[in-house]
Amino acid sequence: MSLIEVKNLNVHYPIRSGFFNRITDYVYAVDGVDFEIKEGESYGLIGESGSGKSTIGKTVVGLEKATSGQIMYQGQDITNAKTRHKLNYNQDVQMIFQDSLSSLNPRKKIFEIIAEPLQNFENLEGKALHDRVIELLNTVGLDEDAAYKFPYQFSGGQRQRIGVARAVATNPKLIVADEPVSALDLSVQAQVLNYMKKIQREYGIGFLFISHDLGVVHHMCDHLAIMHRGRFVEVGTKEDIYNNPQHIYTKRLLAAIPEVDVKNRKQHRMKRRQIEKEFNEDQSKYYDKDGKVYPLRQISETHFVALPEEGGQ
Ligand SMILES: Nc1ncnc2c1ncn2[C@@H]1O[C@H](COP(=O)(O)OP(=O)(O)OP(=O)(O)O)[C@@H](O)[C@H]1O
Repeated sequence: MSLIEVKNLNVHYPIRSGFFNRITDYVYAVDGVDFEIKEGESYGLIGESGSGKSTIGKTVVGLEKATSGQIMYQGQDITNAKTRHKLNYNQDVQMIFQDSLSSLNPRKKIFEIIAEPLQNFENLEGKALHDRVIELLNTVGLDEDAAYKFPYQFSGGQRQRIGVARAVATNPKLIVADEPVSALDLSVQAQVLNYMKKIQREYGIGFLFISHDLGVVHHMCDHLAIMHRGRFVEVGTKEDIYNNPQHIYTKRLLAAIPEVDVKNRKQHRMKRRQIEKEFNEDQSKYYDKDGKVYPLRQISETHFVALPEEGGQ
């Protein structure tokens, strides 16, 4: 059974203007999106800034309201806040944010920060509480000393690992990780990602992993959706997206991954230029007359692309 199923999700923000502050238009932040995450699966949502990724993440955890559409959790409709509450959804679904410093309470020591969900959701206290906090810190490579420090006493990467430990404390079924490593430098990114992967394997937690960088999610996600202008332009398995990209926007994101091998840099630059040329030549291949991304069309059992029939490449 699927853990999360999102059906035709729309999140439209009103734009107000004028003396009476009337609604004059809408931002179509999420414009008819469908996807499914299975238990223990890691699903990647990739796109440039403003494409609507965070809005999807926030709507899934209940921080933003859907304009229309449905979110199903283990087969039950949780679009409505009351049902979320009844189903313990707020315990089962946790979020990790990009800004690790502001997402951890600066006045509390790490012990308190991690103990709070354990007290609220698991009713742990005394030695059991203490042991579980330390166990969670150990899981993300931190020792007991860390429990008695404040968030500002850690590096960004360590704080993000603490964020992971706190998210895991409620025994969640799904973690929504919104750009969890973009604020970190490359070597630390890999370390935090490895801890997330370890946790996913050990606890069988599903991930909705949000990033603007296809390079970052490569080792993390089994399935990916490439998002642009509020819609999905390409959906598929890791192999579909990295080895057989079809939409020009996916190709542009792949070309944006820096080439580490000096020998291949020139070829990489040329390929990038070629993709840009292809994109600028005829944009009607990718957008309809209203500038919207075309609906997705299935091209293999697992692979979907938003291209009109005759535009398939
Ligand atoms: N509360 C809000 N009110 C109005 N517009 C909003 C609101 N939140 C987001 N938007 C708009 O919705 C669109 C999608 O924003 P969103 O944050 O989901 O994109 P994103 O892909 O996550 O970008 P980023 O990676 O920069 O966070 C943007 O045009 C943004 O300006």
